Parts: sequence; structure tokens; C-alpha cells
Amino acid sequence: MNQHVDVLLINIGQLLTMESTGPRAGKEMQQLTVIEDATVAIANGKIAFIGTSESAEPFKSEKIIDCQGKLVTPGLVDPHTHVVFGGSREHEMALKQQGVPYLEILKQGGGILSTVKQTREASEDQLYEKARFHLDRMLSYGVTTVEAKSGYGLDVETELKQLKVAKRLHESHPIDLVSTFLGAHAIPYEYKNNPEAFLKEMLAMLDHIKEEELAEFVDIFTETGVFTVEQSRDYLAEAKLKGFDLKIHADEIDPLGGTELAAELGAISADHLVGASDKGIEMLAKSGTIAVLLPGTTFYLGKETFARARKMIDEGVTVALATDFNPGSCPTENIHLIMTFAALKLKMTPEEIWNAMTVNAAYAIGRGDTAGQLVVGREADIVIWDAPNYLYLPYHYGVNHVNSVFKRGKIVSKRRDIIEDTLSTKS
Ligand SMILES: N=CN[C@@H](CCC(=O)O)C(=O)O
Ligand SMILES: [Zn+2]
Repeated sequence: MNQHVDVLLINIGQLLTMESTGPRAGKEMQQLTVIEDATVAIANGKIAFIGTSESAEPFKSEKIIDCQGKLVTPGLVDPHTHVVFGGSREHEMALKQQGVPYLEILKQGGGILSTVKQTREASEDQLYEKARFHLDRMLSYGVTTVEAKSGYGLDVETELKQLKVAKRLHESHPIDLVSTFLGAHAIPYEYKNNPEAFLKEMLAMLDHIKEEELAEFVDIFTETGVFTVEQSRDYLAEAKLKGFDLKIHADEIDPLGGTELAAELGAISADHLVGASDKGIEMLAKSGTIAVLLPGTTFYLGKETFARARKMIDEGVTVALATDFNPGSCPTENIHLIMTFAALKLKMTPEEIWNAMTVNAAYAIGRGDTAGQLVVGREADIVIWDAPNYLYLPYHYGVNHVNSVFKRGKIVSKRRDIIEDTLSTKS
């Protein structure tokens, strides 16, 4: 008897399974399992079959989707975003054009601190609606799992408000959200002359955050004029003792040594890394700390020098890519654009880019076992692309290539009606 499944995707031109037993480091990032002329069967929200059409057993389904030779992949994972925030910062564009540096705007009370003011003023519901709008857009780009940082409160009440919004969105939005506590994102005005006392106040929140399951990771912005390497080390060591995995905004603008610190503390990821030293890169390769690179930010900050992705990969580092979506240094949800930046500015190959946005991105936020791969028995988070092959996305830039997005086997975003759903049986 033909096995009954809920959805059958047939006539897939190219299928990337991204199947992997762990994060892919260095040269392994060149590996890609590509199945030509493939079929995927979905039952109870999970993948029931994946393979060539020829090898597919006869299935029965009320929903057969003819993929018309298109590319099909796992849902993308965005492992570094600041998606919950109030307001916007378009007025900073003119300052940028005049050449005022990012850290100077922050020093003058703008930048992150401007978003802090707007986030403090917003109600929980306002923040929820605004973040939902941005998440809908991310979903439309084929992103099915997202990391979300707090860090625009810099006080107990607003940091908790942001984390609660992320939790509510995780429960209500098709995208899965993974939360990071970034209370140490900047020094608030109230603590201008006493950053240590501020860090203490943020650390005092950790027990409550753990109890209420409001975040899995603790992050800090280690940067000139923000937190020093020494302050970051003490802060993160304490967070680790309290059972949190660690992340660092490391060497984004000035090469202070945040990369080395991330490796030393066994952080799950070190993010940005534009100024990472040779030693830092070597240490990342040894510690297995994932390098989350954010070329959209480097572009938007108007920098000429990008993170040394080639050196990292050549030396055996595990690299992931993310949008860094936020209202200041990278206001875009367009992860396809990040693919193109990764190709042209980081000189990453298409194979490395796909690994960096699926398998490795999932491992960078502790979701390696559930997201970023299409494997029998896993949840069916799948994207059908209006593209003939995986090379096409970094190549044709600046636009949205998604045809349809499935989350747990259900279509949650459908941009084009060219796929025919037919009521029939394939045997
Ligand atoms: N650099 C620190 N944090 C963010 C930017 C936040 C902002 O400018 O609002 C980042 O990752 O780029
Ligand atoms: Zn960030």
C-alpha cells in the first residue's frame, strides 16, 4: 500500500540537504550534499523521506507540489540579530555622510543610546508589533530560526521587557527565536562614570533570567569606549558560572582582543571579528568557537576592510554568517544581500556561504540538532526558491528569491503562485 504523507514536494531541480554530523570547520565548509531531481515527503510536520525521485517509494498525498525544477533547501538560520527595538535612526545617515564615526555618535549620546531611549519609551505591545513586522519580513526571505538579543534597555525593566517580547514572539510567530541577554551593550547615561556598577546590576539579573527561561546566551560589546577586555572577562566568567553559554561582540571596530577572549572562555561564538588578530584566529580554530561574520555591518559602516574570512576558513575556523539586523549599524532583514557581500567582500565560495547560513548558523545558537538541515525525522523547515541552483542566490543580488517557506511542514510564507497544488496521488 502507498504510504500516506501530508505534503509531497516533487520535481525538485536541486536539493541541498546540508546533512552534517556537526558544525563544518575550515575546508569542510566546501562540502555540500546536492541531490538532483529530488523528492521530499512531509508527515506530521517532519521529514518522512528525502532522496532522488527515482529512489522515492510510492507516496499518497492530498498535497503534491510540483517544484518545477527549482532549488529547495533548509530554512535559513540568522544567528545574530537585534530584532526587538523601539524607533529608528535614519537621522544618523547624514552624520555618517559627514564622516562622523560610529563610536563618536555613540560617545555623543546617539547610536545605541538613541535606540535605548526609544526602546525604554515603547510599551511591550508596541515592541512586540514592531518586531513581528521585522520577523515577517525575515520569514519572507526564507529565515525560519533567528537569534534575538536584548541590549536596548540597559536597565532591569527594559531589558526584561525586550526578553519577554522575544519569548512571546517565539511562542506566537512561525519563526523560532533564540534569546541572548546583551545587557552589556553600552554604558547607560546613569552609569557613565561607573561601568563596573552597571555590569554588576546586569549580572544580578541573571538568576531571574535563568529561572524564567528568558535567554540562553550572555553577550557583551567589547569595544573602545564601551567595555574593556578585562571587564568583559570578569562579566562573562560570572555568566558562565551561572550556566549561560557565551557570545562576544568582538573586535568589530578596534582590535582589542575580544576574539582571543572568546576562545579563552570557550564561547559558543565570537561575532564581527573585523579586527581579529592572527593569534585570535588561531585560537578560534583550536577552541571550536564559531566565528559569526556580519559583512552587512561592515558595508553599512562604510569600511573598506572586512573580516578575514578566507584566513579563518583556511586555518580551520567554523564560520557562520548573519544579518546583524539592527537600527544602527545594519538596518536590513535582507539575508540574500548578506550572501552577496560574503561572496564579494569575504571571498567565500557559494558552498561555504550555504554552510555558514544553515548548519553552522544553527550550531552558533545551540540549534545544531534541530535547525539548518533536512534530515528524515527532523522538523520540515524548508524553502523553495525561485532559483535554478544554489549558485544563483549570491549572484543575483539585492532581491528576494523566495518562492515559498515551510515551517514544521506548513506553508507560512508564499510569495508566488506558480506552484500548483494538485489533489492527486503519485504512484
Ligand atoms: N556593535 C554593537 N551592536 C550592534 C549595533 C547596535 C546599534 O548600532 O544599534 C552591532 O552588532 O552592530
Ligand atoms: Zn550585534
